[in-house]
Amino acid sequence: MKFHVPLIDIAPYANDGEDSLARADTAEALAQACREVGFVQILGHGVPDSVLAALASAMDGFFSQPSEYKRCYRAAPEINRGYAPPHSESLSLSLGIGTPAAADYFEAFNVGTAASDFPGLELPAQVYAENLWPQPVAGFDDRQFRGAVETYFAEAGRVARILTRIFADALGVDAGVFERVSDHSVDVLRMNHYALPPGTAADGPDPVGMGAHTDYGIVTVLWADPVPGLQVLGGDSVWHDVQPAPGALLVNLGDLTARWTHDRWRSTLHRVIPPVVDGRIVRRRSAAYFHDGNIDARIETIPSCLAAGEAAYPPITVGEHLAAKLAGSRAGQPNREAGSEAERLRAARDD
Ligand SMILES: O=C(O)CCC(=O)C(=O)O
Ligand SMILES: [Fe+2]
Repeated sequence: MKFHVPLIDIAPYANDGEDSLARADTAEALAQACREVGFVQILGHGVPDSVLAALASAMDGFFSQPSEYKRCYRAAPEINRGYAPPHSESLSLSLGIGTPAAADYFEAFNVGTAASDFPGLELPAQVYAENLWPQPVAGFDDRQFRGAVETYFAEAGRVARILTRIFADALGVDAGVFERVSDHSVDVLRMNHYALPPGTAADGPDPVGMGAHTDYGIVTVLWADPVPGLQVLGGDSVWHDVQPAPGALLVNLGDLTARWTHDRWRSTLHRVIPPVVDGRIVRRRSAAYFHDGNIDARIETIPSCLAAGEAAYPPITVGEHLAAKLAGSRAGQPNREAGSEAERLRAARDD
């Protein structure tokens, strides 16, 4: 079965246009992709090329610094901010797969929504942690970095919210269903850099860029370099290469949306393998914006997603759900709740 990542134009929503037929087409296309794949590419998102170029150059500026400098921006493991060196995580542990801890070779820099963004609300400081902005150093423009990252963070957040407006229409529910759970959403941008030591053989042992996982929250907006590396597990249990079309952003559904829709929509397993171009492993960059919802929001199955007599998942808060997932990927403790995804992964073939 050929794997196809649908390419959807979200301009009818992004431009706030009045064309209800065009909107209906967009919502229907997205609904179908969410049911079948849980992974799409979007055009018409309105993020300027210049914003993406500035983000890429900000990432280069930081990741090209010496390791001792980058490690100054490490947070405590339970805080999803700042620098994560290579081999500090093993994403597939979140699915209960027994890979060695710290297998993944990506390095990352994380920024997210902080408690100070929401004055007047009492929010847990660990989840809504302040950002760790890197200080200037020769050859690194800290102001360019912060400006570019903050600008892209706002743009990606805007796109994530447009997507949830389309989700609401696609599911036939009021837009408020999503808005009510995201006015102080836990949103994190993970900027990923995949680089192996120069000269690593493309035909050598198989290092893991980022282990197989599903994303945890509502929806992820993913910018990625147009090179290979990202793979998605299809319904045929085969890993398929995914590369964004020119100008497109990738979008994947998170586990919370799968649960919310009683698995009518899917959160797709994905992973990153070393990207090989012309027989050589190349560097790769990506930036994943996770839109996870308010920590205290209660997620209950959307009634229209249930067949008559079908039992819904018990309600869960975003906080409870994220804690279960994060505990798995960080502490080296397989997450026992993620059984069915782990089974799909075990059945996967590397064709
Ligand atoms: O690098 C990629 O394309 C994927 C990144 C990813 O899946 C993540 O950060 O969760
Ligand atoms: Fe991911």
